[in-house]
Amino acid sequence: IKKKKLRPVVYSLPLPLLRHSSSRTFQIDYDKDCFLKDGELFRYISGSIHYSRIPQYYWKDRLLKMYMAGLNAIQTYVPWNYHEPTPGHYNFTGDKSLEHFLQLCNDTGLFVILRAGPYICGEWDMGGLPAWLLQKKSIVLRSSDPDYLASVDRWMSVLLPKVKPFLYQNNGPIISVQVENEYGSYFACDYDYLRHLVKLFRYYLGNDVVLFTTDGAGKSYLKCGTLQGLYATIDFGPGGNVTQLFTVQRHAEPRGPLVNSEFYTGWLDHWGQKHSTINKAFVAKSLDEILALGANKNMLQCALNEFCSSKGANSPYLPQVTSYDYDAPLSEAGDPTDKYFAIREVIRKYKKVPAGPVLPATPKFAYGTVLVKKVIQFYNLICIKLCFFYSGARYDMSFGFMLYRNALPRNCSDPCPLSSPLNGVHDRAYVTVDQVFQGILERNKIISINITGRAGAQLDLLVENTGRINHGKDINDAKGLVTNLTLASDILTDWTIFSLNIDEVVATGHLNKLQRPQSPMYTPATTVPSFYVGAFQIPSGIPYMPQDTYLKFQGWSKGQVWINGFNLGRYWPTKGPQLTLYVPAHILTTSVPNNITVLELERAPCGEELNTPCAVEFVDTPVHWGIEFQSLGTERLKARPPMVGRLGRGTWSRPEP
Ligand SMILES: CCCC/N=C1\SC[C@@H]2[C@H](O)[C@H](O)[C@@H](O)CN12
Repeated sequence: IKKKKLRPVVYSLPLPLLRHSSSRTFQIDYDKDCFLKDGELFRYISGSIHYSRIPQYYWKDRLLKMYMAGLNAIQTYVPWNYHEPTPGHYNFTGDKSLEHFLQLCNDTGLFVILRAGPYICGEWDMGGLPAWLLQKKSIVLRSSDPDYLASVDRWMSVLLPKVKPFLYQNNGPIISVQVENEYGSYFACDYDYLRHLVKLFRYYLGNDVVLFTTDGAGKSYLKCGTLQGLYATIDFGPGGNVTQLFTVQRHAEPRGPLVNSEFYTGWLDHWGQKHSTINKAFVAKSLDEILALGANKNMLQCALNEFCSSKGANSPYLPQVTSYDYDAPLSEAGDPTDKYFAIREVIRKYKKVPAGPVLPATPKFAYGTVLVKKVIQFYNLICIKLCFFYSGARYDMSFGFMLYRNALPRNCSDPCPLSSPLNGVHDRAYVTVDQVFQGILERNKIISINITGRAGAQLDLLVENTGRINHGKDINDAKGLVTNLTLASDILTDWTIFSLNIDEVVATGHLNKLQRPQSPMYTPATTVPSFYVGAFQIPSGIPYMPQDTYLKFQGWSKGQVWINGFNLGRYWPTKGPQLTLYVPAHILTTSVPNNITVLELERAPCGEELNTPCAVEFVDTPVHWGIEFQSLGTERLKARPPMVGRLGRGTWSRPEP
């Protein structure tokens, strides 16, 4: 087949058929302990970028900045639940267009190391596995459980044929494909599962592509995470003895290239914990040591954002923040940081770094304060014109909220304890009686509150999913009321359950048309989950407008926000450390007013009884390390001292298998 050089294409056209070219090869040389690309020694220095966390609008910008850093490859995860939100329904369009992303990598001159799952971890909801797998209560995820494997087979029969044309051997950018992720850290240790995956990947991708695994740098991890036919690689952060750490890989791969598949240039953040940072000099020193060994490596290079609601959580239950800043070399807005340039200088010692200016930080604009007004309490949403809540839905919703409604079975004129003895509120429940706020039940934190109300009064629990555990044995993380609640000595049963896809509600624009409170029950109380709406005009005719910006919720408590129907994610300034939300320019417009919709779940800093207007503020600099004390103003937590001598494992250590 005549070899065709890929030409940049107009993406509205179907992607050019990438033909298999027999001359292109990418292999492992076990004699020379290296990779060979077309028979020549090849070492990759790659950076992680998650297409699923960046709008397609900015993919090229980020990839170019990664190329200019001197990287020759990128690494990316494929989150299964991002593409198959409901069983048998697939989405690879727009921001989910994996093929477009791969084509852009190819056009930018970056090879791709594809981490195809099915499980990925990645601080992504349930580690990328779709929540609908939990409809089988007894399912054993990441194992040879027949129901799990049947879903994996169907998913891979869709994904892998899309991947194959982009393999290096077929003139594409993909030089290797990872199977599963850190399987050695998982309790199942099911070699039949790994063997099944190898067969599956080989069936669809052929025998030429390099397949590999990644595990923590510990022999105990490699025991269950590796398999004959999958090249074993490891991950570790800065601060360790790199020579010694690579001897762990040698335990599984006595010959072949040294590979660190995850060199942590930063670390993740949880709500309520301090922002994680790793000192740039510390990173540069370890990077230098790794490259001096001739090792291949991938580092988390491009911070990202988590729009919509795909954030994960860790166990014991700790939800992760909206921003995936990770103290990465490229910020969540794609801005090169000092760490980026420090890394670029280390890479320059080992390979040619593209000349020319590095793309600058994108301009940010502080659009200022925008007034918002309260238009409706959450509970009144159940049926207004369009019935947004629907009862009897699958109780284990994928994302968002569910409303559990009941009648008080007894008189609680004197307070009664409403409890979740088995910690079954997953994850936060906002409790009202006849729409008077009673308090919050929170997984692992608050499992009992006192409530008051007459017998027969309407008891509502608005239950919020704040992210599924994405690592370890607890990833079967169903949401809603997963165990019974008791009221005093009564077990509460016969709940009426409503599900609500708030993105749909907001997308209708209906809330923005509401001119005044919608219910005689409307109370100015600022402690009932409520929607606030506002609009702001960005003047047209100004060059380079609109620009990126950050949204700040001074004095607000916790909620979600949408701009022009785009779900920007969760804000939680009373927990921190993230106090601003990144707003990419492409969701803004100058042609019409921009709509903003806020769902405040706890307490807004405004309203009639506070005699203060409700407002949010667009600023031009992010804050990732603060906490908003109610009416005490913003106080910045002292940023964590650099993690010296740690393996970049953050505030909790890798659990032993
Ligand atoms: C102690 C950590 C064990 C879990 N592994 C983690 S936590 C942060 C990172 C990312 O999730 C990454 O996606 C994992 O592969 C490795 N890792």
